[in-house]
Amino acid sequence: MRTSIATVCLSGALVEKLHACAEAGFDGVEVFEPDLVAAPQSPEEIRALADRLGLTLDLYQPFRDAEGVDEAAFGDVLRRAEAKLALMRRLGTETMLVCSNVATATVDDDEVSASQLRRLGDLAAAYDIRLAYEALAWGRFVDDYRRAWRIVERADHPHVGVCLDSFHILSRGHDPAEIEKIPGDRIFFLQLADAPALTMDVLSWSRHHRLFPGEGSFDLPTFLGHVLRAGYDGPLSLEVFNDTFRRTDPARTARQALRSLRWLEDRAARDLGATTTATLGRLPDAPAPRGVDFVEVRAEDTTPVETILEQLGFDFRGRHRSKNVRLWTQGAARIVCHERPAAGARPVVAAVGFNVADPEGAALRAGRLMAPPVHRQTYAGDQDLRAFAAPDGTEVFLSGGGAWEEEFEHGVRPDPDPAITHVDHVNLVQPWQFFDEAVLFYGSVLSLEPQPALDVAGPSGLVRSQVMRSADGAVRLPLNLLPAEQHGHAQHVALACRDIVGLARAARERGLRPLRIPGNYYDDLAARLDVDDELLATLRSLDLLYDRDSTGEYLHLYTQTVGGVFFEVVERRGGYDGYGAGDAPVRLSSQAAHVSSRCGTCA
Ligand SMILES: O=C(O)c1ccc(O)c(O)c1
Ligand SMILES: [Mg+2]
Repeated sequence: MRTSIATVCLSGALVEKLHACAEAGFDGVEVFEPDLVAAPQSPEEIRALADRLGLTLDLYQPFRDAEGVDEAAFGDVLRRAEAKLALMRRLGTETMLVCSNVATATVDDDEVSASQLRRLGDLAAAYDIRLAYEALAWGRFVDDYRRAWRIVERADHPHVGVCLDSFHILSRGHDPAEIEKIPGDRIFFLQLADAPALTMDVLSWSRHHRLFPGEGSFDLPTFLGHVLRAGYDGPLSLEVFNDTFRRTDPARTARQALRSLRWLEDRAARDLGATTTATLGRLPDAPAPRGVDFVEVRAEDTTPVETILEQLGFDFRGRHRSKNVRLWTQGAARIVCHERPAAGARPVVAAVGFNVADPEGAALRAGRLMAPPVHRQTYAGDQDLRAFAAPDGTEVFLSGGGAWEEEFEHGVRPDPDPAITHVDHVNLVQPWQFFDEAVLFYGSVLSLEPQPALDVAGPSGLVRSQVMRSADGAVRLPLNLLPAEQHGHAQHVALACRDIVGLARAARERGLRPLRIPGNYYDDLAARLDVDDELLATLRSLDLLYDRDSTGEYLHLYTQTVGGVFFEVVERRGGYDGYGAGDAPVRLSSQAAHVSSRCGTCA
């Protein structure tokens, strides 16, 4: 279907926004009136630029406070409308959004609103323009799309239809299934926005927190399904008011926006099958990865990381035959240590490899979703793994399993009975401006499902955390939002272990110094979870953390941080499926205390 985006979604001046939308590949835009009013170009110049860029100007918006007013006020509405309709002819825009009255409405009567829309329709007809009436969630009298449709039906004018906006409908919990009762040709326009689940007044929620489809918690594939089954065949248009997108690179936001529509069209097409005649764009099929294939740590010198791996019982499996890379494994957990002179002194998680059933198909899908490819130096005979950059620059490799292991030479044989069995999760801290984009990236490119977000209290602010995971839990990526003022954050790799107590003891004997956990934590654990004395003594002596719920138990420990990386070892008992979120504040405080005690000497 045709794709469109409201100029209000992006930062910059109108001309920059148009360039960004065209470069991303949109077919059209909604002109947001304040953007035009503030532009130095004439409407004719904007129209000519859009033409040159191959963009249509699909909608002019918003026309406010138009109906439900008394006759004296309506005279002024007609005067305003006439000026805007004339302006729209200069722009070449054929649909105007009329939103339900929030400020001047005095008459709560469908017949009055319908007759005023009918008179506006007569005026619009003279300019060959259509009016799309939208119920704002905070409209004075009309705040429900079903009522907006009743009024439009009553106005019974060929130039008056409805505009459906997913935010206003889903934020209020209105059932979108009734959209199917509206004839498709009476739906003049469709605006799509996602949003996080928040409990706040709906106007602030709408003006500051909207997200692109796939980034929040609305069920947009189902919503779009209802609109398409109604027979709508106009553009799919994004209207996202968001404080972050208003201040970050518009070209980047526009690409993210189009990615969200490609994902949404594909999801809706899968749900709808043959029940719609709409021509929805499809993506190559790619099921979620079967597991984490490897994690690559990169630095000028990776020795401190390798020391910890050795203490955790990893086996050195050799050097790469042509690159300065060393492989450490334990069970199916593989850590690749890559020394590169330009990589910086601080070790970082530079790449994560995912084990996918069909690497070619997964790479095609990533390409259609405009994931930027990463080109890696390969040598004769090396596996040529496909890789793409995640929003924060982390390289995402798509591999079919560990055949590349054979490129490593002169290492020991793997332990046949390892304590650590695989990578449980990889925690990726996201700079604030890339968090929402990362949710969409991992959700669309890797087909991971976003779990409900939660806030974790750290010593220097709340950390928003959201897990992206595969249905079977084989891949879990907790994403943490890094507050704007913070830097020097670390990513971490959590390793699944069958016997964490045994491993913690053996690792200590090999010299591991885990992250120290304060005594208060264990006192609290005894009170909160009634942990028995013997287990408590063991946890305390080994700096292990502990959580329990109705399904099972979670025991975990953290290594100290080296540069931008640390490791967690986890043992899941029973059906425990979480991450010990209640322990995160203790972990964050212990890490902060550790960093400040070390840096005290360099101050
Ligand atoms: O926030 C608003 O006022 C506003 C304006 C126009 C829209 O289409 C909308 O959904 C919201
Ligand atoms: Mg809207």
